[in-house]
Amino acid sequence: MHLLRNQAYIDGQWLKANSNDVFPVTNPADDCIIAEVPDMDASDAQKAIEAASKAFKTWRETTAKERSFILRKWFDLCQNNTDSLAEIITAESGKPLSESKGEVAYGNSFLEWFADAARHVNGEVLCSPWPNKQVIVTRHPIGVVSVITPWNFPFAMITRKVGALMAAGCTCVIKPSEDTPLAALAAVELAQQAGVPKGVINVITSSRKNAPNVGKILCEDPNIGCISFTGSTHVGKILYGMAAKGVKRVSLELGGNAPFIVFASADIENALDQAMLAKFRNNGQACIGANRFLIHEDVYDKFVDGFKNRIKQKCVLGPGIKPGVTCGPLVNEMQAKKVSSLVDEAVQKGAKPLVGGKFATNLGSKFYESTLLVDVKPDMTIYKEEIFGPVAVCLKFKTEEEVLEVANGTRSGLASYVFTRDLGQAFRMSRKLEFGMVAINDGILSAAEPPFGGIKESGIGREGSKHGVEEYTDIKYTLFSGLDK
Ligand SMILES: NC(=O)c1ccc[n+]([C@@H]2O[C@H](COP(=O)([O-])OP(=O)(O)OC[C@H]3O[C@@H](n4cnc5c(N)ncnc54)[C@H](O)[C@@H]3O)[C@@H](O)[C@H]2O)c1
Ligand SMILES: O=CCCC(=O)O
Repeated sequence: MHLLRNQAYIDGQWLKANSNDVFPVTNPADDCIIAEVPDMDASDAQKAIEAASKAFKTWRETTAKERSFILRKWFDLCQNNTDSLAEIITAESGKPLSESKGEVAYGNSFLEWFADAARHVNGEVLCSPWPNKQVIVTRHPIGVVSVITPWNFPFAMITRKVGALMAAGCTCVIKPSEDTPLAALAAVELAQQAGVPKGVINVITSSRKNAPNVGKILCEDPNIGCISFTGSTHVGKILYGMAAKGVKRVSLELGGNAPFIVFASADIENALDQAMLAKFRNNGQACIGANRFLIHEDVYDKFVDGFKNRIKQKCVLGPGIKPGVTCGPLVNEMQAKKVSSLVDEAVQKGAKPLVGGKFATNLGSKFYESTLLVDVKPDMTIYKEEIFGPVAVCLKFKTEEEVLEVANGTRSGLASYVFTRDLGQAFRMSRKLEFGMVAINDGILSAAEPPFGGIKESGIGREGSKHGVEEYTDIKYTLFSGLDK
């Protein structure tokens, strides 16, 4: 793991914490310590914000072509170091190596996309309502961005934000998850090699204990222009509250509760293949992961039977580094407890596990069996909450109206999936599902080109696409008057 770094990165320097404190980063598969990194506090965060503010003064003046060139070089270096980045991701997050390589490719696609998008952040010349006056609209970088990211996609969640904000001409302070800071540090090592000027990207590492103090500075410091957060809805609301004090821009990518709807006309074999992807990608630890399988009564038995067989045949639980493994451990004790208690409560209230339903204790404390639960009822917590683990919950419906009510009956609104061969029904579902993203006859919808994001309590703003850069710009209207001679 030649990209393993155990110091934080501020103003182009690899540094310890002011306090000299460190915290361990462990491998969830075997609990071994991979590295100890600085446990930074508010004073370190302050220093990083100052470096980013200073760098903003010059970075904002670079041409779009210069920014594009540097992003492209960063992309090339990440491509060439895919294996090393993937090894780090697997070591600290637990995901299978093949999925980590997939995450590097996915994360890189944002650097490539934003290297191009940097050159298309254009303004407008409007029809003037007045004779002899000209109206122009220009876009300007919003300033220093606080980037706070989760553990489930520790590389891609950073490139999706940092690629966009750098393209817009902003600088940043990144606070990666305490579970997975090493992928962020490795990415930044490559950014340094790519020639990203000092201060443009800063990374501060801190334990969960220090996260609230660091988060407060990252939201409230007057030099911060925007808080870009991906993580739970609970923490997102705390940060949104703090950002409001300074009327800061926010980009919030929060939790989901995705319905996966299968109508009677659907191609069931395709629906089953896609269900495996939508549920078991990253062992169920994905914000867009299918959370509720809503199956029409006419095809319910066929779907459930096929799902059970596929899970038995295709899910191979084990350490992510072992060839052939498709599902790794859950990331930490808290996640493991959450998933098992959701299943235990449901089973106590009458749900039935057709596969799994318990820990694979022979492998370690965080390996939870890939699980299929039926007979789930609305009074069970698992019916309502984001599971964020390898547990598929199947429910039966009769009508389109009924399934829409169930699917939309949540405060989350990130991703949704629909399987049907009825074209009219596909369009109706696209219109009526209250989610930021709707996939018709597909279980994977993430890419750099489309806008990724949610509505309701799943977030504010979009990442990827042309909208991803615009999040980090302010619009300015200038009126040129007195044009007559
Ligand atoms: N919508 C999306 O694009 C998306 C993507 C990935 C994950 N998620 C969501 O993230 C959640 C899982 O990730 P997680 O457990 O890392 O989320 P989390 O909210 O617990 O933590 C996310 C980040 O916030 C930091 N944090 C925690 N408390 C903080 C505070 N008071 N101030 C500042 N920072 C603080 C953490 O240290 C971490 O870096 C799930 O709900 C998932 O749906 C959403
Ligand atoms: O966990 C949520 C992000 C995953 C994705 O971008 O597809």
